[in-house]
Amino acid sequence: MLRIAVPNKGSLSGPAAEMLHEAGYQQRRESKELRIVDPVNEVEFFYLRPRDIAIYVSSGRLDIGITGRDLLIDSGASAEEILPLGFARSTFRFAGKPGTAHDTGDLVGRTVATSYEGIVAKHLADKGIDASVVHLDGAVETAIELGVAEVIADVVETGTSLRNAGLEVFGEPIMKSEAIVVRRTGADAKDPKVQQFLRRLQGVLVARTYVMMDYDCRVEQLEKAVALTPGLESPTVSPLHNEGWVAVRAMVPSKEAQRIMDDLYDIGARAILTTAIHACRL
Ligand SMILES: Nc1ncnc2c1ncn2[C@@H]1O[C@H](COP(=O)(O)OP(=O)(O)OP(=O)(O)O)[C@@H](O)[C@H]1O
Ligand SMILES: O=P(O)(O)OC[C@H]1O[C@H](OP(=O)(O)OP(=O)(O)O)[C@H](O)[C@@H]1O
Ligand SMILES: [Mg+2]
Repeated sequence: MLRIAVPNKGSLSGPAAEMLHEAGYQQRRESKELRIVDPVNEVEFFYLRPRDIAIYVSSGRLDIGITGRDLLIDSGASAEEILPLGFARSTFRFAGKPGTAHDTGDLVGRTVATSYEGIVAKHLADKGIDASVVHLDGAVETAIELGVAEVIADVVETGTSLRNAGLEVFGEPIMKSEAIVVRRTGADAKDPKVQQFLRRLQGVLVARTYVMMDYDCRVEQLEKAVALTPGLESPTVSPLHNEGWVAVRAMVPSKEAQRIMDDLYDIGARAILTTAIHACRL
């Protein structure tokens, strides 16, 4: 049975459960449940603090886990990213009161408050900057107002939390993060159960980012049409009863679907339809 760590709280928890549900796995019914077995899919899910997940996985007691890239790096655990999942996207940045600092070099001799001490200490060491780091559990934006630090390093998504605290980012982003699947460094990359799990999640990612497009076009326009909708491998082209016409079917990125439909219409394609993809195996 595959043993998988899933975030039990915070920004990662809801979207992770939703993705697993879309991939056909049973999920817990109550937020207090600590583990569940999905006997049909032969998987056991452990609901753990997102920050602890890389540590459990690196111990080898759990096969894989879903966590944030920033949390993996911060933990220093011996685990590696095997699949990015596209949700809980954020950047990790330094911020302070306007005018406090302009780039990382200005941090020398300063105090930085953060919940991600591992990331910050490593970043400062890599840059050869001597600054102190104060660890706080959360709500670090308030640390400056209350005099605990002059600078913070924190997760930024919309920037609303920083604005509300009257703070501004400075310097280059320290890192970009999103939810990821991790496994123990050096674990068997070919484990068929892990591969099947990853294929299911990839299927969800594709279903979320692609739509199926169908249209009819004249044979003379086929090459132009196919250039607009090359599909993943190559589009399916079938003859129509009306001579001189073909039906084409191809997957297209959802974000580009409307533009592609306009372009197809302009070259004479008709009956252009898009439909959602619910699941797929590439
Ligand atoms: N506002 C946000 N938008 C996107 N991702 C976020 C946001 N806040 C945190 N994250 C991501 O969530 C993960 C942090 O998990 P954590 O459980 O600490 O989430 P949280 O939302 O801060 O929850 P809590 O503060 O309740 O513990 C990190 O990967 C981080 O990049
Ligand atoms: O740029 P924004 O869209 O405002 O999002 C970023 C904020 O979200 C998270 O805080 P959370 O609400 O999890 O509180 P925490 O600081 O206690 O973790 C993070 O720590 C930032 O404070
Ligand atoms: Mg938080």
